[in-house]
Amino acid sequence: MAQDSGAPEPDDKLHDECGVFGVWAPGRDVARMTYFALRALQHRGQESAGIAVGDGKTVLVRKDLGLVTQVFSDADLAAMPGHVACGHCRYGTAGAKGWEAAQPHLSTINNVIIALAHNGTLVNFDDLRRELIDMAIPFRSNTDSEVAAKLIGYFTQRGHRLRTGIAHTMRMIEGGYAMVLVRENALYAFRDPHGIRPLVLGRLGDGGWVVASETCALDISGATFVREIEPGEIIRISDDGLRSERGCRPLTPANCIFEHVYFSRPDSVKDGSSFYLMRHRMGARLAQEAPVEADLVISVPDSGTPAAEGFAQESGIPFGTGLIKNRYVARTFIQPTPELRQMGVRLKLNALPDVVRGKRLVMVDDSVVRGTTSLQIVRMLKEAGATEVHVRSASPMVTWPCFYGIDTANQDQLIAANMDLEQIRSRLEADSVAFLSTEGLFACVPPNGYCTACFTGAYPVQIPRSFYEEKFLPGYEPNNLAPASKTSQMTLVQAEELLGQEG
Ligand SMILES: O=P(O)(O)OC[C@H]1O[C@H](OP(=O)(O)OP(=O)(O)O)[C@H](O)[C@@H]1O
Ligand SMILES: NC(=O)CC[C@H](N)C(=O)O
Ligand code: SF4
Ligand SMILES: [Mg+2]
Repeated sequence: MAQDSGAPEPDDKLHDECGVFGVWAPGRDVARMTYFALRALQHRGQESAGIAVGDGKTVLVRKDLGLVTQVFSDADLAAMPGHVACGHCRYGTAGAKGWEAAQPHLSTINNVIIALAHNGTLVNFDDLRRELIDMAIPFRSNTDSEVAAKLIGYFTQRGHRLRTGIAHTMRMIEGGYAMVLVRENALYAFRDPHGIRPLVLGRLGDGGWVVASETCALDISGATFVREIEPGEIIRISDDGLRSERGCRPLTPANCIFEHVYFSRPDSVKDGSSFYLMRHRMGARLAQEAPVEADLVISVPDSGTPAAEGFAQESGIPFGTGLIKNRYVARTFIQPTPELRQMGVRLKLNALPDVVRGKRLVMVDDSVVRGTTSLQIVRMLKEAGATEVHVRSASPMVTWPCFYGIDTANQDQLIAANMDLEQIRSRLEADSVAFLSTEGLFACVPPNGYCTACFTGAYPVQIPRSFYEEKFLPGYEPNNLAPASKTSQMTLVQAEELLGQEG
């Protein structure tokens, strides 16, 4: 069993976030259903995977480092009977990377065990963790998610019902969160008041329920989409059916727009549209905003493909396969040196000289973050005989780090925060480069409230200075759109008193 190894290791990729899933289905094999759902959500996190099952008496958790298929054998799943379960696949954003940080996290409340799975990042977890430690509450990891699990335990232990403990916790924690929790006989799901991180509810044909980060996990479970969990809402599913209540006041909606650009699977659906369709539109819009004379449009597979198809369709330039992806290379390949980085991209993608030789290419990707991928691919395409390579990013310039559940790196590593367009073009060794405008991006997604902080620096949830100081370049300050909540500024004892009075 590996131990926590300290701070997150720096690498140079844009990382996914986490996937969460929950199921209430008496009479069904809930562990196996969760396993399949986590496999559908595997693109959201490949560091660790875990499943917690409630069987009416207690909660059993199994988790480990690795992919879902590496963590669970058939025998493991068979040894986890129950009627309620939650699951998690992780890419860590706060705390260490080791086994202890794998989710779901356990917390014991009197004789009740809860297990919590979290997608997102809590920006004020450090202070809360310190306070809980001062109260002799034990921690096994240094992650934000375990702080939420222990906080729920703390409030619930003080005589409240579990759902009141969750509601009080929601009023103390700040940041992005979609959380799924099981106890021995019930499933809970709740979402941050801005709805930054996604969480959907689905219904099984036989009366069961599921919740998931994305609708692709409903599809694999045979569930039909019912609705999203509302920002600030807590749902509880048990023998008494589904109950909804407000955990905290909903605030200005700020759905993460990067889900639309890159994170979510193209076959997942949000606000009535598939992410495939939205990305196709982004590519078409990019062709209008940044046209170029060329012979062939190629994509950086797989995530750049819908936008490349849209670009080709709108521009009338044929779409071709210029790059082949090795399907056995994981998304998050860690590359500690420039040489290995180059090998990493080459291991994952290779050019097809027969297709690109002698051609002027438009190379479309969903995003250019540090520029590592684009630079390697431009070189590869030119070596394979392309005469021109025009780089097109189907999202705006990423100039600000994310603090709400996605690891977009410190600002000094974001190519667009450090260079103007001409410098980027030259660094990428491209013949031209263009990014979709922010207005263009908005025109391609369903009307809703969005977080666009990584493009604009307008942060929907205030970030404490201690949390961001080292992340920004000198002279950059986040534009915090809203102050932190009153209760999150209080000590736990003060908050408990106030929340207790408010009921
Ligand atoms: O500018 P960079 O810092 O290189 O980041 C941008 C790249 O990262 C992502 O791909 P990634 O290779 O992580 O995964 P994918 O195979 O899912 O597209 C994204 O799709 C871009 O291709
Ligand atoms: N990417 C995520 O959503 C990570 C969840 C949580 N912050 C963790 O690091 O475990
Ligand atoms: S900063 Fe960007 S990646 Fe982070 S939640 Fe906002 S839109 Fe999503
Ligand atoms: Mg990519």
